[in-house]
Amino acid sequence: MSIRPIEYRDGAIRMIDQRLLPTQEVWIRYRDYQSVAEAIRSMVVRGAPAIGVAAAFGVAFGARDIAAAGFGEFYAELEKVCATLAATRPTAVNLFWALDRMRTRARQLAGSPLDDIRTELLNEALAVAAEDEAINRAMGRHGAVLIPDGARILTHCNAGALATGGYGTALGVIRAAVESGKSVSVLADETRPFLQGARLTAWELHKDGIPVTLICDNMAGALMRQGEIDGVIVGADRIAANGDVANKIGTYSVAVLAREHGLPFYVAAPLSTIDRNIADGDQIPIEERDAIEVTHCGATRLAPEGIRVRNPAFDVTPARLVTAIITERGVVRGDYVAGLAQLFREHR
Ligand SMILES: CSC[C@H]1O[C@H](OP(=O)(O)O)[C@H](O)[C@@H]1O
Repeated sequence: MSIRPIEYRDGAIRMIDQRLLPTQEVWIRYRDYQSVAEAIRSMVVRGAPAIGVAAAFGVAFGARDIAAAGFGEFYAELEKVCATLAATRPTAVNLFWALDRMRTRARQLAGSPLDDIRTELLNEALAVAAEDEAINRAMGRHGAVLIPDGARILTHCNAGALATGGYGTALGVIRAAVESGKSVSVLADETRPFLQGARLTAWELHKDGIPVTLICDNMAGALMRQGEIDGVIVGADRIAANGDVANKIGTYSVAVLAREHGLPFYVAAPLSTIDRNIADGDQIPIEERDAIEVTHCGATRLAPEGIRVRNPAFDVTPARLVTAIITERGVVRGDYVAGLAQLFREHR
């Protein structure tokens, strides 16, 4: 059973502190929306679907603590809770998808006793978490057929169980392929500067007994050229209506290299990561994180003081470089505008 990074119990969630992996497995309890927001911003919890799950519980905890006379006052305060959570990180659309889902649930219950609304919002957060793992398993089944027996698959960052409510998106496809009896090995880009590949993907795959080889980000091209990689699979933080994909910084470079070497480049993501409100990837906000993530590795300084630093946490891969988008509703290829729209029509 792969790890679930967020677990609800007795009115609180506990989340594994992903900043401390792989050397320490520390779980932290959260009972209020302010601390959940800080956990998202500081990347205790990270990964688009996992951020959505955490935010849903944040709204439920915020609702629990609102003292209001009527629904109007209650909902106005709930909007402030959502605004605090929305301000944590800008790129992963699952955050905003989850907040919208919780707001919608609250509006549907307008007129009900406030305690009933508070209970239903907690139930909605629990549903978001449970559904996410089921979605990932369905995505895995659709994607597993694309992974040949014996394949050596490169992945970038961590789109595994740690990035979701459980099982993973890109790594969920790997898990499903292995569970179907195929022999699959993974090459994990370390993924500078936050090192999600080295610290998280390598940890969770090794823990699950799936063969994983850690490489530096700058090795992918040479290993492709040497014929040591058969394909690429990554997650996503936001997919535009035309199939452009925002994902961890470095994903675009991997996609260009895969195209150069004639390798398939797959993106695994749930429908909650597809943002139909934006036409293309140029409209996706790209988070710029603190320079210290680049200049330091823990307490060790890697670069001179006072130099200029860029630290965009994501980049955008044009749809033309994407071989297929794997979702819980099936695999989309080619005409992503039509294909993604069809998924939503089917998924009413
Ligand atoms: C399954 S979504 C995982 C996605 O999220 C990661 O970003 P971060 O670790 O900064 O939250 C990365 O882009 C992964 O592909």
